[in-house]
Amino acid sequence: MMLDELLQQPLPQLLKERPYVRDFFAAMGIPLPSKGQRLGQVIDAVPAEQLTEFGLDRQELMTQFAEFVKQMEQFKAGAAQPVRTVTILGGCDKAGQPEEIQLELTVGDVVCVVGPTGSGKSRLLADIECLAQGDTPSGRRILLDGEPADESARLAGETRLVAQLSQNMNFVMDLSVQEFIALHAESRLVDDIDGAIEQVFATAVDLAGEPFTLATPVTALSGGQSRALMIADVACLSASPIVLIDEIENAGVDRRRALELLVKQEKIVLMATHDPILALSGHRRLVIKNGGIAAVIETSDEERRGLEQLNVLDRKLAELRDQVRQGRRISFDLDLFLS
Ligand SMILES: Nc1ncnc2c1ncn2[C@@H]1O[C@H](COP(=O)(O)OP(=O)(O)OP(=O)(O)O)[C@@H](O)[C@H]1O
Repeated sequence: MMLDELLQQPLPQLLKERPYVRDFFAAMGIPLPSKGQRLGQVIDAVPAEQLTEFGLDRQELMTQFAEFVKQMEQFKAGAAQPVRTVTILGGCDKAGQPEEIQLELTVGDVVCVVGPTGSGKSRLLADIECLAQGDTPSGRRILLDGEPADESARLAGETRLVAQLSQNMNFVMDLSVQEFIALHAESRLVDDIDGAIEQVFATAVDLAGEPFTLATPVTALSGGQSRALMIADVACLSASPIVLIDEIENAGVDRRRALELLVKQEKIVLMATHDPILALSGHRRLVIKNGGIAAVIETSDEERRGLEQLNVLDRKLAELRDQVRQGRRISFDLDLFLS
C-alpha cells in the first residue's frame, strides 16, 4: 500500500490492520486517537518543535514511517514462509567419537528424544534452537530446507523459527490472560487480535482441564493452566515451524491433545520425554547416549497397538487421580482395571 493511501485511511481501520503503527508514533510521543481522524491529519497537527526534538521534519517523518511499514510487512511475509525440512548433521559425542548421522525431519513429524539423565537430550534441542553450525559442544550442524541458516535467521532464530516450551513456566508479568494473549498477538503482527484472543483462550481452557477466565491474572494460573496457555499460544499464534518441548509429561495438561494440536498446525515437533505414551505417539525416537544420537527407532505397528492399550490404562489412571483430587476413597479391581 502506498504512503498516501495509509495517510488517508481512517485510524480505526489502519490500526486494526497494522497495530504496529501505534508503536511507531508512540516512540515519538505522538499518541494516536482510536477514532475519528486520519493519520495524515494527526501528523499535520504535530508541532514542528516536537519533530525537531527527534531531528525530523514532516517530510522526513513520512519517509521513515513508509520505510517502517515496508519493513514490518516484509517481516510478516517472511514469517509466513514456512520451513519444510530440518536436517541434523551429526557432530561428535562426549568422547569425541563421530556421530554418523544425517537426519531429515519434515513438517508434521513428531520426534521424541530419549535417553538417560545427562545423556545430551537438551543439548540436541539447544543445537536445533540456535541452528548450530558446528559451533556448539556437539559440533552438530542444522540445515533448514537443505541449507545452512543465514546469520539473520540465526540471530532471530528463537523468535522466528523455533518455539520452545520448557519445563519452567513462571509468569512474572502483572497481566490478565487477555492482555497477555493480546500482547503476544500484537508482537507477532497478527491482524485479527480479538479472534486470536478467543482462539488461544478456548484452546488453553480445553487443554488445562480446570477452567480460568480471560480476566485471571497470569500470575494466578496454576502450573498446568500456565503450561496450557503457553502451548495454545505456540500452536495458534506462533509462526515458528519448529516446536521444541522439554518434558510435557509433568505439565498437568492433556498431553495427547496438546500433541495433536501441534501436529495439526503443520509443525515439526521435537520432544524430550520419558513418558511411554508420548514416546509412542511420535513417529520415531532418537536415542541419545553419551552426547550422541546412538540410534533412531521408528515406531512400529506393534508399538502403535500397544499405545492404544496404554491410552486405556492412562484414562483409567486419570479417573483414579480425579478421585484422589476429590478426596474420595479409592477402590478398584486390578483385573477389571486392566481388562
Ligand atoms: N555431544 C556432546 N559433546 C559435548 N558435550 C555434550 C554433548 N552432548 C551433551 N553435552 C553436555 O553434557 C551435559 C548434559 O547434557 P544435557 O543437559 O543435554 O543432558 P539431558 O539428557 O538433557 O539431561 P536431563 O535428562 O538430566 O535433562 C551438558 O553439559 C551438555 O552440554
